[in-house]
This record gives sequence, C-alpha cells and structure tokens, in this order.
Amino acid sequence: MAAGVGGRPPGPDSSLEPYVQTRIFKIIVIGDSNVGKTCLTFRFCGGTFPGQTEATIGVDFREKTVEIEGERIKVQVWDTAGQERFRKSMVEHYYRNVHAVVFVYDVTKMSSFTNLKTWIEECNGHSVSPTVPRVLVGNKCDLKDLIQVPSSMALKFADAHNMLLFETSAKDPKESQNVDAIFMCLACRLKAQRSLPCRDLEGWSGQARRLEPAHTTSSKTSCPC
Ligand SMILES: Nc1nc2c(ncn2[C@@H]2O[C@H](COP(=O)(O)OP(=O)(O)OP(=O)(O)O)[C@@H](O)[C@H]2O)c(=O)[nH]1
Ligand SMILES: [Mg+2]
Repeated sequence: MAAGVGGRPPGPDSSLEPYVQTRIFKIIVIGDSNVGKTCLTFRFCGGTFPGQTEATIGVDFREKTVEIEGERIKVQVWDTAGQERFRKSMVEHYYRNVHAVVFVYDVTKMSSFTNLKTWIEECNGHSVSPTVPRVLVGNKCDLKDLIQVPSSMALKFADAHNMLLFETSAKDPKESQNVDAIFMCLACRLKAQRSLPCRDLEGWSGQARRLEPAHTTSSKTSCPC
C-alpha cells in the first residue's frame, strides 16, 4: 500500500485532525486567613461547599475547563494561604506569570476588608502588571445579621482600585452562579486580551501541599460579563 501524504502511513481520521492546545489561565486567590478562599475555589471547581477546611499551607491547585465562545480554556486556580507562616516561602510563586488576581474579604469581618490595602501592596510589590485583571470578592453574604462591611464602602474601594466587586457566599448554593461569574468574568476578559502563551506547571519547584485532591471539572458556560 502507498504511504500517505508526506510519507505518513494512512491512519484513523483522528490522526489528521489539527492538534488544538488548550490555553491555561492562572488565577490567584488572595486575602486574610479564614475569609473563605478555599471554599470559594472549591465551589467554582468542584461545585460544592466543603464540609470542613483546614488553613491552607502554601497553595492548593484546583482547575476547571470552561468553554468560552467555542474555545476550551483551562482555568487554573491557585488557592493561596492567608496565614503569613504558611505563605512566606511561596509568595514569589504566587505572583509569577499570574494572569488575574481575586482579592477576597469576609463581609462579617471589617479587619479583613481594611487589610486589603496590604494585599494590594504585596501584589503591586511583585511587579504585577496593571493590565492583569483584578476583582474584589466579599464572601459570607449568607450571614446577613453579622455584616460589618457595607456594600457602599466596598463599592467605593473597588472603584478606587479599578476592580469589579462581587458580594457572594461560597456556602449558599443559590449563590453558586455568582461564584462562577467571578472566575468566568476574568476568563472572558483574559480571552479578550492579547494572546496568552500556553503553559502549565512546568518548572514548578515549590513546596505546595495539597489538602484535597485537585478538582478537574468541565463546564460550558456563557460569558457573564
Ligand atoms: N457562613 C459562611 N461560612 C463560610 C463561607 N465561606 C467559608 N466559610 C467558612 O469560613 C471558614 C474558613 O474558610 P476557608 O475557605 O478555609 O478560609 P481560607 O480563606 O481558605 O483560609 P486560609 O486557608 O487560612 O487562608 C470555614 O469554617 C468555612 O466553612 C461562606 O460563604 N459562608
Ligand atoms: Mg484556605
């Protein structure tokens, strides 16, 4: 039998399909300990609220493949540690080649909101480009009677820092679309920006500890923006 085009032997149809690389967007989630970073990332990537969490040590990776306007995109979420002692050796890794940043505070704890200034300073101190999209998330909105941070105050802060504000709850299942919207909004913005290079965790040498198995799920979601 004659060889195929270019000397390749004829094979199944799939071998002739062009190889499409999935783009990976690295999104880091930053904020005080206990604000609910792990629960928010769990809700987005796994679709549930974890029954129990421990303080994150180093970083936990979660990911979710989404489809935006026909393109499959892997959203790689870095759930960072809020406690200084669990993050200090990792900070450089958090910010390296980051594509987007999610700042989280707890609506029932004013100190987690006032500390945002410090988190933003840390981010700026790591030369994160102003073109890297940032959003602000007020979590634990289900605790209505305990709210300390008024929406108007959070909105003013978000505006001043050129961020979108999401007030939501990782715990309340009715809010799960709103949690998805945080990450989808960023993924849409990133897709619309200049082409980003494909890359994975190659070269990773950090001392990450994974508390839970990484959640890899897939969803076809329309752009919320
Ligand atoms: N009521 C309520 N509790 C929440 C919500 N999100 C998280 N929690 C609780 O808040 C506590 C801390 O949540 P985590 O997600 O572990 O907090 P974290 O920001 O990851 O903390 P570190 O890993 O130490 O930085 C846990 O007891 C959660 O159950 C929420 O939306 N509503
Ligand atoms: Mg955590």
